[in-house]
Amino acid sequence: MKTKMGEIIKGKPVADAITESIINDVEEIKSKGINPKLTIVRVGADPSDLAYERGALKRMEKCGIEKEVVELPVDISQEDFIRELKKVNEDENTHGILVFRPMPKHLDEDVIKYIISPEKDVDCFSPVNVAKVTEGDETGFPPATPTAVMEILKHYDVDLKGKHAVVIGRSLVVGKPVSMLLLKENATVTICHSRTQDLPGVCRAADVLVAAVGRARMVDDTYVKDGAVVVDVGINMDEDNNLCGDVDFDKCVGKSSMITPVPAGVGSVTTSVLAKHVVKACRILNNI
Ligand SMILES: Nc1nc(=O)c2c([nH]1)NC[C@@H]1CN(c3ccc(C(=O)N[C@@H](CCC(=O)O)C(=O)O)cc3)C=[N+]21
Repeated sequence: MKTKMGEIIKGKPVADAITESIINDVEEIKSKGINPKLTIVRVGADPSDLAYERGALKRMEKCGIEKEVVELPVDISQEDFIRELKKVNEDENTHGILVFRPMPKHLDEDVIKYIISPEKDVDCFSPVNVAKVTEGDETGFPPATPTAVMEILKHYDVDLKGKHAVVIGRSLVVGKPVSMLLLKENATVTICHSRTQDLPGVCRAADVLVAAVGRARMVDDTYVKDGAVVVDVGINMDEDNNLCGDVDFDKCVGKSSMITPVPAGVGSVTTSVLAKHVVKACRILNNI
């Protein structure tokens, strides 16, 4: 029996293309005497924060974007944290701010999210940016990961207009915003979650399936329609401590027309989007 394999659509060419255009942009901005800068605010030293931080710092370096990490003690008080965040808001040399989340439990994100300056909030912490994503207002900053999903689909010429996109997951960092971005591209969007009845059946209706549940290899071939495009947003550790996605790649690759791998898929584009957002923030803040 001959099995047709889906095209494996990797993140690197997408990240490279974005980075290339940012490098030119940054050069142009620097020629005006302005140095785009990202400031990362990290509380404690969570391993997944550190993993993202390493990737983000490397990407900024490649793009010629300045960077700083404000490292705060894990037991910092709410009051002290807010004071530190306000300092970063007011720092004229900082154009983009990334606050790692989730934050330690004793810090109230529902208060803090109103403190970060929306103009510098490059990863959609502020409710102002959450609202702008829903409004389709392009002056805002959708979170980097859902934007990376859209960049991959665009790069590989996946037509979304009128197509059925099914998103598994409804988190504020991926599921909800990616649904809004897909809708903006005129897809017909279904959002699924843990209470969805007949989840595999609903997913089998998808022309484009976006998995953002955070459960290792949950999505198998029973979720995938023949010829569907499968985008895996998951970053999980499996039993053997290997990075793996929400999609069981080996089971799904033969059914899909295109599929993103993990690692080297969506996750590898996220930091490029972050850099793009810093440049965008820098332009808006300086009116250039
Ligand atoms: N406000 C906020 N936004 C985030 O997006 C956010 C956060 N806080 N807190 C921490 C988590 C964790 N996270 C990771 C992203 C990539 C890798 C990762 O391993 N990336 C690989 C690529 C993975 C792949 O290729 O799929 C790399 O950069 O080389 C890990 C962790 C983001 N997070």
